[in-house]
Amino acid sequence: MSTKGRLYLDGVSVVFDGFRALNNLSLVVEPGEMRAVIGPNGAGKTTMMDVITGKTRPTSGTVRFGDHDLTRMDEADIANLGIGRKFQKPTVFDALTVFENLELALKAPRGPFACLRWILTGEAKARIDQVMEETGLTARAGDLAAILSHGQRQWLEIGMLLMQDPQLLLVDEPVAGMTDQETEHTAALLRRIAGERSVVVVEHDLEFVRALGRKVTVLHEGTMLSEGPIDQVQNDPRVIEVYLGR
Ligand SMILES: Nc1ncnc2c1ncn2[C@@H]1O[C@H](COP(=O)(O)OP(=O)(O)OP(=O)(O)O)[C@@H](O)[C@H]1O
Repeated sequence: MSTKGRLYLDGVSVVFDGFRALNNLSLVVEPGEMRAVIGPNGAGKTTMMDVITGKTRPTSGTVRFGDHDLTRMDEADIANLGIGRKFQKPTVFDALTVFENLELALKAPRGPFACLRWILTGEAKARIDQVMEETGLTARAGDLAAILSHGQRQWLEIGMLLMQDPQLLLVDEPVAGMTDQETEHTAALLRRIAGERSVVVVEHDLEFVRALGRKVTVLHEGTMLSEGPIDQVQNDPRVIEVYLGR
């Protein structure tokens, strides 16, 4: 089977001053897969994302995306490979409209046709329209980001990442602070955008993870405790002990 677009972590450890934030973590996310990652505070979820994006170097172990060894690349090169990350706090531009935010996020045109602006502008507009449709923001195209709801701001930021057509999208606690309706919209949005690209979602909200309806990885003390469908991991005695047994 081709490794193109496959995220592969093997035996990854991250040690901070003798403390193992990740401890021999192994994980594979197939191209087009959406994976939810859960785990108690301090389990290593953020550190795992940091290792994938090159923000933190593993002390040992392998991190590959397709044929690329991410441990040898810096953050900018990893982003250029098509790995995008959405942090919890949106960083949209309040003084710009939804459309303008997406326009700004569009990859700068490269190559021999870059001067043919009129063609690219048409293409760019079509791409922006498509992303607004995907994120459910079409009706807000001309509104300033400043007046969007909390949920809409998060979707706009996901849209800005989509403008760069990532192969792998890492999403950090997307539904924190959202209403139930916004949470449902976000689950539907992520289900829609996975498939064409892989998506890894770190989240505490188990109802949201259930709504995603995909494989779940449970981290604990920097390593994988359990993996499988949500019902299976929620009934796993090791998971129950970690979440409830203290
Ligand atoms: N730069 C650092 N230096 C020292 N220790 C760190 C550093 N970054 C993280 N840690 C520690 O590593 C452990 C794992 O942290 P991490 O943030 O990855 O967990 P998490 O699962 O994302 O937790 P949360 O759900 O609270 O965000 C924590 O105990 C944290 O204190």
